Amino acid sequence: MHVPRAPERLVYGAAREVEIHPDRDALVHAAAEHVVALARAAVAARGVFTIALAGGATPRPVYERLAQPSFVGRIDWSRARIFFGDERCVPPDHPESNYRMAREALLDRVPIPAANVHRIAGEDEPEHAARAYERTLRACFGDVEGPPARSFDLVLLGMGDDGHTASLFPGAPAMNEARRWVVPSEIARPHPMWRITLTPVVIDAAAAVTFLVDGASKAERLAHVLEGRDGAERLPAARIAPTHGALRWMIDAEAASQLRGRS
Ligand SMILES: O=C1O[C@H](COP(=O)(O)O)[C@@H](O)[C@H](O)[C@H]1O
Repeated sequence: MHVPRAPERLVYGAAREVEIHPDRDALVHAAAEHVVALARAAVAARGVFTIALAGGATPRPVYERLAQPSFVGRIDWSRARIFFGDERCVPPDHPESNYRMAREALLDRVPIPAANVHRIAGEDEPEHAARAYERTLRACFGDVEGPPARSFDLVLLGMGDDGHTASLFPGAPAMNEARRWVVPSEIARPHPMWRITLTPVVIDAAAAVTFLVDGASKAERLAHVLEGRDGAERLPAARIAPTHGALRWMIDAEAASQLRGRS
């Protein structure tokens, strides 16, 4: 039986709660419990749970944990609607596809109807795919000017070593977007590629936004982001600010190792 150790908690500013877990396994377990709790609350309150999944490596073990026998029955998957925070412009079976990662780790292993999974069409022309995905979101959250009154029940996000989140990269025009909910975004590294990303317009309207960050390679950047050091204001991960929802950072001790605010 898994016996979780209590996380260390820090609060930065009025609204940024940070949970530091002793190791990666504790972080994975706590993140899976967090998804279950929000899913159950949303289904109880409104009959549906809407989540935008993060891509990359960090969330994969969380998705795998949610698919394990001890977790899978705790979410009514028929009431879940799965969205994506970003996608690489590749076909859905490509090794770099965020959808493929989520499908292999979670979606193929839980009883979710295919119609409840809304992937970004990474194989399509980027502008076309972004506009199509925005229509999908507007059909769910309301077709309004600017931000919706409320978007997802939960947006899961990661953070890259450079401070990017979703596919919002430092200096990208998407960070200054005031109207569009989904845009194409071109990156140069590690190799030139187009991506599709949600913008802060729709992310910040979520009821909960939770970052998952682990490992020593993220420690320096994470300290910049959370403690506002060294030009943090230009880092996309530092600029996510839910207008009415809860912002939580769930991190492991290695990622937290350069935080000065630790007790
Ligand atoms: O490229 C991406 O990177 C971030 C961070 O990924 P990680 O592998 O460092 O956890 C991720 O959140 C985003 O969805 C993904 O497309």
